[in-house]
Amino acid sequence: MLAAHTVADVRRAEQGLADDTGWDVLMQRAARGLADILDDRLPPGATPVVLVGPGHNGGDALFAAAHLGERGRRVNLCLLDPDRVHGPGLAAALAAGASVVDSPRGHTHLVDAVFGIGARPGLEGPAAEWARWQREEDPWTLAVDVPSGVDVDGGTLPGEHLLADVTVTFGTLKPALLLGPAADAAGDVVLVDIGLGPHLATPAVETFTPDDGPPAGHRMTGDGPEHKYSRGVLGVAAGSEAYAGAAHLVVAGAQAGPAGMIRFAGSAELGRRVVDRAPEVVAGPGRVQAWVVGPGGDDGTAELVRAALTEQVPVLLDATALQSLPDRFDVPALLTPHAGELARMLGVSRDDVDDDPWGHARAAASRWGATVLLKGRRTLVVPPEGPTRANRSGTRWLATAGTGDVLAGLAGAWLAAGLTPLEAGSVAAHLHGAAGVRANPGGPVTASGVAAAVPAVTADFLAGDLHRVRDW
Ligand SMILES: NC(=O)C1=CN([C@@H]2O[C@H](COP(=O)(O)OP(=O)(O)OC[C@H]3O[C@@H](n4cnc5c(N)ncnc54)[C@H](O)[C@@H]3O)[C@@H](O)[C@H]2O)[C@@H](O)CC1
Repeated sequence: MLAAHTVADVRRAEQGLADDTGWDVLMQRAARGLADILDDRLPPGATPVVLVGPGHNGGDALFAAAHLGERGRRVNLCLLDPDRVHGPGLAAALAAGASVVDSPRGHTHLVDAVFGIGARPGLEGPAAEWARWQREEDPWTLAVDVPSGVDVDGGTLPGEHLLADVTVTFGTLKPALLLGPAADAAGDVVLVDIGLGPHLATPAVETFTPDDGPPAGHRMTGDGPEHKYSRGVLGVAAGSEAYAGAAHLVVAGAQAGPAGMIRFAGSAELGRRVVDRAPEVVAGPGRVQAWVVGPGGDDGTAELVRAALTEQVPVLLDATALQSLPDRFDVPALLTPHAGELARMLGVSRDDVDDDPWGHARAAASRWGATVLLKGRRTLVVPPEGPTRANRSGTRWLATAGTGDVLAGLAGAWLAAGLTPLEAGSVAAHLHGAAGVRANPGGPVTASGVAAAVPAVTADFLAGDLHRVRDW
């Protein structure tokens, strides 16, 4: 897992580390890591311009500029305010041959060290002009710690900000590097270890890496003899006359997961069609360990939600079912809206949700006492308490009809197999994204194709070796 911590937690951890080592050591570790990455990423002979702000973020970059100068590279510096600049850093950079210039214009390589975790979101004055220049001339950009101007803790973009191709961050990730829309401004994220680990508290946000395997607790890792019931039975109440395809796709997603059996609850006619295509499915009532209700549903969905909730097993509610929520959940619940559905649940506009997805998903998680999986380019899985999971796997080609139904089935299967809503939702989102990449690297996919790619991706995940999960 990669973790992201809030500014307050980073400050506390830095203080703890600085108590042991002194502040200078922290900045020198950050600066050396930054210089190594710049050395690696800048083309030979390129002269970067560093936009230097008034705080330690600027200080990091100035010491990095000094390292680059000592290694023979020319570096230009643009100071936001010559009266407020990290003095020892500037002295070191100038001594190593860096030059101060008036404007970044004409540079093809930019280092953004205007603001770090001390930033108020939104740039003004000369910093805002730098952001406009960047949009015009589009230099390759490396951001130091975070792109300047973003809302570091909330991941929103309330005003003018810089964009990065690469962000080099120190000690731990920051929420804005994992949460949309700010994460889209950060480019690739590279973490430099400055020794903060032992001082860090519980993260605010986490994300799977390709080396992460499954969490403990699903029924496939038990020691005892396994049979289909011990692996978990998933009940699926999905599809309708108008949306029969949703029933097939939820079942396809569910069959790609770890559950031992799927029961289909729906009209006799739809049940026959589902079993025709998927003879492993049992149509009709019986005990289940979890329910998926709602994809492709009709007027009857409210009743199906009520019936599922009386069984006192975990539920996943999607699509139409999201319009029939109880006041609070008394069973483990995973709600899987897209931005429009979450907006309707909360009585806000879709733009509101798009501008602040994490804030709205957290509001819903706390309102209903449920885990909210907000689908999108960066799917979030937000429990009522504790760290959020941000998903980074996937491809833009997953934005196609039916992939949400496959995801619902897959997450439901992991719920039935014994995972918590947070684990089930985040594992399913991770595998679903990776399957989208695996189904057709670099090109379009169908929802059925994604479901078909999930089992092999799952085998790699169970082995802790799931590579090639991103393809944007
Ligand atoms: N504390 C430390 O010793 C370490 C800090 N590190 C670096 O230091 C950074 C944090 O340093 P600082 O706390 O100095 O904060 P920043 O470097 O982010 O800058 C804060 C300063 O900028 C001003 N400011 C913030 N937003 C503004 C805005 N929108 N418009 C105008 N002025 C604005 C603030 O008033 C403050 O003076 C980290 O992001 C990281 O890059 C690293 O060197 C690791 C160790």
